[in-house]
Amino acid sequence: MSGEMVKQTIQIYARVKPLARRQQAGIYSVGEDEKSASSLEIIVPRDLADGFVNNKRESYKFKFQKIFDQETKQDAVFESIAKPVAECALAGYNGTIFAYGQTGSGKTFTITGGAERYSDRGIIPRTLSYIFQQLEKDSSKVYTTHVSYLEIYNECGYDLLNPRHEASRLEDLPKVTIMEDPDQNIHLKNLSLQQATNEEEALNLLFLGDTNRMIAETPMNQASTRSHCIFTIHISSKEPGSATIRRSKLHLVDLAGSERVAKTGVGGQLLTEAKYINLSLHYLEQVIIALAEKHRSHIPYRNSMMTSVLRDSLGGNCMTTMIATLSLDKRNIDESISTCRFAQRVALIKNEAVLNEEIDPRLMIIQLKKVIQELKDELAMVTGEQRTEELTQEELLQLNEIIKTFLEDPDPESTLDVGADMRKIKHCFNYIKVYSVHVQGSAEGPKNEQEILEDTGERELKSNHEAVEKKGVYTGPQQV
Ligand SMILES: Nc1ncnc2c1ncn2[C@@H]1O[C@H](COP(=O)(O)OP(=O)(O)OP(=O)(O)O)[C@@H](O)[C@H]1O
Repeated sequence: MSGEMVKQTIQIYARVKPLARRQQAGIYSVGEDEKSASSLEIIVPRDLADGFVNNKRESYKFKFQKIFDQETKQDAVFESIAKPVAECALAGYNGTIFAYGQTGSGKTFTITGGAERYSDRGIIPRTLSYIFQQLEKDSSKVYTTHVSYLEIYNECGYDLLNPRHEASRLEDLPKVTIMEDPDQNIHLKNLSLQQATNEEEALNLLFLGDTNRMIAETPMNQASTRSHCIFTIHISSKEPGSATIRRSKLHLVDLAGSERVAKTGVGGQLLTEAKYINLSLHYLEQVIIALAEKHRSHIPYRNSMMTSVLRDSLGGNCMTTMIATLSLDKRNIDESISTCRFAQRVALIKNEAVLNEEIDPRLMIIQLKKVIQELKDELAMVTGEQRTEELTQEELLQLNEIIKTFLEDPDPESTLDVGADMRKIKHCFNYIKVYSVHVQGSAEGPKNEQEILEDTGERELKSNHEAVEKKGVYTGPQQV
């Protein structure tokens, strides 16, 4: 698998929200072509056609990977869209799923879910649940999972998992800032990574973050999110004994509503928000346009915080999926068309996801030390070269164990093999000499082990006497 790369354009899906009461249905149809891609045809009602569309076309057709109609349930959306991305993240690839659409079109419902019914839970909780299920099944690797939750509000970043969030005013919270290293990797300062060892812990963090999100009331939508939110699952995995670590990030992104300011009829703070939202979505669009153009060398990622954070997801090392959320009632036809147009451009962007593997230097050193020791032993054996440094306590204990087993073995054919290390051979002779003197030559029988050890001159072993005792090294005459 090492060094593998997956080239893929951003996958685009559409989801149509069920009509609310008193909403008048827009006219649209969903079709499927030969290559099993779906197309969405939106018919512009005659009475609206002159209002906002300059040309005379009355029907628009857009291609998507798949279109989820009003009836589609959350589990089906998860299965088609999020599960494949979660699987890639588990394998070590970065993934991003982002929802884009006008206010009230179902972005939050799709990404996070509805609070009323358990079956309404969205992509984030389902993905967490799926990931932890898979981790439990796979005992071949050691996994570590962390989550972070970033909110971008009026171009400033906030850590939604900061425990001070609830009690403080937004202005008093430390801002999350972007830092770029010499390799142009983005690092986020003041954004906490919280370890989550199981689904419950991860869900609690999600819940904490969601309660901290900026909610404001607008005439268009009762509880509209005025910010961009990025929930990220960080996974690292390692095979036991290996120094190679795989790390991946899975971003689940709920963008702020994309509607035009004029229509929402807001002023004051909400207008400021709308300007920022529109501006950052405008910058997102600029990045998308630049990426879709061939031979463009400069991509304006740095213009906004969101595009900086999502740089890897857009034209970089990531497998990315976009969900265009559509509210296809008659009044929102124009917004729906602009969302679909945006999606068509996004579909042109190519990403190159690489398997994120790295070596942990600390583990590498431990491994290399072991190899060096083995090679030294082997070399000493081959060359017969004398080793001069003293045997370590551990080596002596091991050696005594071997000698003891040898002495106690009633089989006359048994041999004592300690390798070609003269120090060890000398120690063996010493041990056996003292042992035999005490066992056979002494009238009062063998001495206890401590005395033998003292006589063999291994005084440093005295301190280890207890450990030796536990291990059962030479315990008395009855065994001879
Ligand atoms: N597919 C759906 N099925 C049932 N209800 C839905 C669906 N999509 C959205 N809704 C409901 O519609 C309302 C608005 O949806 P939601 O808050 O997800 O929109 P949004 O795009 O996130 O809006 P904003 O940009 O203002 O945050 C919510 O009450 C939500 O529960």
